[in-house]
Amino acid sequence: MTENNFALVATDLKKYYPSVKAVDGVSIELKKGEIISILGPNGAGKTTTVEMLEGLRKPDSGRIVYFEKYEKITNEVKERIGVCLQENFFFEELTVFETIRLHASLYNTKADFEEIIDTFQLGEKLKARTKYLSGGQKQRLAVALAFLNNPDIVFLDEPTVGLDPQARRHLWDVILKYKREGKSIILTTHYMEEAHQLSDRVYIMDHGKVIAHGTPQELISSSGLNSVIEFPKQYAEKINLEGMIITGEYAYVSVTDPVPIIEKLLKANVRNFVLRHPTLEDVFLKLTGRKID
Ligand SMILES: Nc1ncnc2c1ncn2[C@@H]1O[C@H](COP(=O)(O)OP(=O)(O)OP(=O)(O)O)[C@@H](O)[C@H]1O
Repeated sequence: MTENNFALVATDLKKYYPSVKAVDGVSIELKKGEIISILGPNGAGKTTTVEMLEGLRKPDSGRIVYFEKYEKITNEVKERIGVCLQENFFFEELTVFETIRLHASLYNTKADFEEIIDTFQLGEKLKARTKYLSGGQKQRLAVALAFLNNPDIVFLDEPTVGLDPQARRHLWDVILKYKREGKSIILTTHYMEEAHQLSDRVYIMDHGKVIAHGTPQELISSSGLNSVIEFPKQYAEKINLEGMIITGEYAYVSVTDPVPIIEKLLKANVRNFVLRHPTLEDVFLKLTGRKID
């Protein structure tokens, strides 16, 4: 193992509450320059896991090693970590620039402010009080703050929530730019496409455990899913296919040979079906029995 190959290695983390094993033996590795995503349905234990990695919650047991060297969040580690929490908190009366300056003052290392302002397209809003920012502008500011200390590890919890599709894609480019610069990023997201586009590897959690991990392609290939046929759920009862999952408005079935199923659908006069390649969302659905939202 070469020095600094791993930004973070967490082994067998556990956090139990009286009524629930929130995290029950989770191991996660984050390599230098890698983006990983943690996905899971509500209550799976994602936030608890990430908060333990961020040093905000103490594990009951398990081990976290940062930069192959530090076993807890020392001042040196704190300097090298950036965090964007799900809930943003800003001082409403401060301007965007004052907010940036205040956050930067917490760290010895400082990124180039101008570059950050430019990267997150905050230039026009520097003099605006944060209370007057739109939801999307607040979100961009929150993510920008996570990069102010030029961190090596960045935690981004739902970073693109509230952004329109164009702003979301722009933020994806920004995240990928930082990855290319060698930063390691841990992402939690409800958007499967986002996880697929950005992540080198994905960890899927359910009931406090990691139930699958790998590259998006590995997860799709190893899921055994071949083709997916999707159709409105009102036809589900009429057709009754083996292995069918019904969620939201649609029924899904994964098949090796789609022809017999399509024949069945046509015979039942169902014409508005879709045949497609499986996605990370289908893997998630198969593993957890639930859609992520
Ligand atoms: N402080 C706490 N006391 C008791 N139970 C807790 C506490 N924090 C979390 N839990 C429970 O632990 C489980 C995991 O919660 P966690 O917030 O980590 O899940 P999550 O995957 O982040 O969910 P979501 O997607 O809804 O944010 C849940 O059942 C939750 O109710």
